[in-house]
Amino acid sequence: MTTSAHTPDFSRIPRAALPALLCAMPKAELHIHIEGSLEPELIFALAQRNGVALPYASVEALRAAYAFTDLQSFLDIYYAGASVLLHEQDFYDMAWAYFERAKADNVVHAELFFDPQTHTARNVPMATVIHGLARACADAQAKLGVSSALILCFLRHLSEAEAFDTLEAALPFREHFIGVGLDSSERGHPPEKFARVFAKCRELGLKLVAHAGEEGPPAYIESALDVLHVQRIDHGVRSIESAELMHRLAASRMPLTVCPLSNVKLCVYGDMAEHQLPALLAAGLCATVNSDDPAYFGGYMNANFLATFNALPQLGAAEAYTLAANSFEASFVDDAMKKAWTASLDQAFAQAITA
Ligand SMILES: Nc1ncnc2[nH]cnc12
Ligand SMILES: [Zn+2]
Repeated sequence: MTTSAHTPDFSRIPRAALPALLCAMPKAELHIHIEGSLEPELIFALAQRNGVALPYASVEALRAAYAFTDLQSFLDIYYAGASVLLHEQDFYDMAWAYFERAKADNVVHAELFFDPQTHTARNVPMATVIHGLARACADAQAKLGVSSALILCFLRHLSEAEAFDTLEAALPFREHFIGVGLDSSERGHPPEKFARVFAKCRELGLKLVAHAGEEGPPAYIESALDVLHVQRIDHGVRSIESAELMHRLAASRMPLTVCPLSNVKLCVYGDMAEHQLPALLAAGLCATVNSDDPAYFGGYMNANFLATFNALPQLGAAEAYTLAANSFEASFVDDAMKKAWTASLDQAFAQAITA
């Protein structure tokens, strides 16, 4: 946790005050697929604007299809939803809608994943994708005071050669993204498959993250660390199955970007009450809370915090503070920024105590 000069007296915050504090506290979001923020209403509006036919008759029919049994059953619908994105303004509108919701949830900083291969496969130019997203990021800072950064994700169900092609196509826009990630179907696509492209990205000075241990085994988390040399693990909840790995993650303060509502929607856990977030925190891991694909999984940042704390009585004010502080610690911003946000977190907790 980022250390603060004045750690609040958590015992003075009653449980009844927790929901308001969870919503009001400043926080960073580090695991959001921007294509996963496309609400059904915007999917239909963009489909109409762009003359794209959808295999669903209405917003309600589309939403009714959001009954997932695992990651793949979600990804099939997620890629279909992204098919309405054609023009720079579409990418802008999608990201701007996310930033407005992030602002409402007191997200002060967001690191956004995007999946360029989902778009370049439909002949949408890389420039269209990145310019639309980057313009929304600039406006989020200027108009909402929300800072952000972009992380380009390689789709792991595709080949490493295709990841290399994607990197090459993106490098002319290098100033617009800070790092690379690895997402899509995890099982059967271990981190080793992308060892060389991640090594190249490391040489280029890009930040490195990867989804690991969402559905895949703890060994995938170890490979993400040892083979890809990632600086954060996305999800990582299956680390709980290996005491040795838990020790390693805690000792190194390797961040995990945990996504509680996603885990329940994709049946990683049968119920939120079974979520292992309290155990991860109790073991000293740098766990954070994130929304993953909020339009598909039932909510944005504050919905994730509220659902998690509501279902898990082990989580109280101290854990709320730790999760927000962890989100700043785990972000790819400079130490001065982390310090400023942690000070504003202290202030939110001090207000909760005097209220
Ligand atoms: N939860 C998730 N896991 C892997 N790839 C994804 N792409 C979008 N959401 C994802
Ligand atoms: Zn994800």
